[in-house]
Amino acid sequence: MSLDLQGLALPQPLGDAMTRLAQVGVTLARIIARNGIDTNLAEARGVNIGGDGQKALDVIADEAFMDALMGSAVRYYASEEQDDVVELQPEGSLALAIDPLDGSSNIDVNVSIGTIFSIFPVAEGPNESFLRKGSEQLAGGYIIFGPQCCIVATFGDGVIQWVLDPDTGVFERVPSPRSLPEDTTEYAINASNYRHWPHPIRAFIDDCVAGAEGPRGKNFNMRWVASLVAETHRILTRGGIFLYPGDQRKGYERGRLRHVYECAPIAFLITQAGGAATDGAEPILEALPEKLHARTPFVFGSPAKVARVAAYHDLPEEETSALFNTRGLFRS
Ligand SMILES: O=P(O)(O)OC[C@H]1O[C@](O)(COP(=O)(O)O)[C@@H](O)[C@@H]1O
Ligand SMILES: [Mg+2]
Ligand SMILES: [Mg+2]
Repeated sequence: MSLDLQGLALPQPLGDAMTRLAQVGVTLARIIARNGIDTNLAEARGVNIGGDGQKALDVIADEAFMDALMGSAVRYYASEEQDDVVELQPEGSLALAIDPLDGSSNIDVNVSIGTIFSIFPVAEGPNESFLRKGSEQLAGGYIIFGPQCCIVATFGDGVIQWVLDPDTGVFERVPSPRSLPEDTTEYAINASNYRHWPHPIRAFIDDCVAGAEGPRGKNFNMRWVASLVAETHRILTRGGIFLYPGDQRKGYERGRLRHVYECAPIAFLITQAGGAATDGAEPILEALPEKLHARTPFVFGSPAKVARVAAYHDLPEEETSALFNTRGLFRS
């Protein structure tokens, strides 16, 4: 058994699917550790339906998960790397969405990468099984391949964490992340896109950057790993906020991250850890993705910080384009 599920009382099909995901996690951790010895996992391959260039590891991971889930209770397999939903077997009761390899720009620089997964009960058809509210997920989580390989997941009753013991190849349960700390002054955003952002996001970040001299009256720190799993792991561990807003670049009107494969499962985890996750204003878990590969703006972290971003969206236009010291948000 590659995953310690003792005491969790998961239904057998779900437990089996989780165990298979963990087995692939063990295999991928070993493959990733050997990158450069006899293969180059960052080598360019095709282009996926979302328009992203695929790397060798994107394809290896996708095939490994699909193969491992054959013969499990997973009927429908929806992957960021596949054009359409794949039916693995007609009898299964589960539908699994996956970003097989998240953070692919980090493969060749030895920085944390991961896998994000989301499990639903099957609905009437393949697409219907995924085009639904994230609040209907049975499970959501990620595997992180970093200095440690971990699985962090929720089954709707808090967050559970496992660490891979490299000596035994077993993911051992460790104490779960506690509720997100509220007072962390870290934000994560790709600030190189500043000029493309909508005014409320610019205003929010301007006020963080203004630090102790600005309206927030304190200094902030910024982090950007460019792996959603790594940002999530940090925020689950020590709080903060993540933003990937929509912006004015062509193709980025709804941001970069995929609703089904990335945002819904991370939103499920974060809310189970006492955090909040929105598209900037509305909860992600209540939103309906309009298509399989749909993107959505994504903001998550400590609830008060996420609510603050929403408050900036409610400001009148002249205030978000104004300098911070004239914004009504801070005058009362
Ligand atoms: O390069 P950018 O625009 O900062 O985007 C980084 C984001 O893109 C992603 O790498 C997208 O995931 P993929 O690697 O699965 O395409 C996220 O993990 C990360 O948050
Ligand atoms: Mg990704
Ligand atoms: Mg990916």
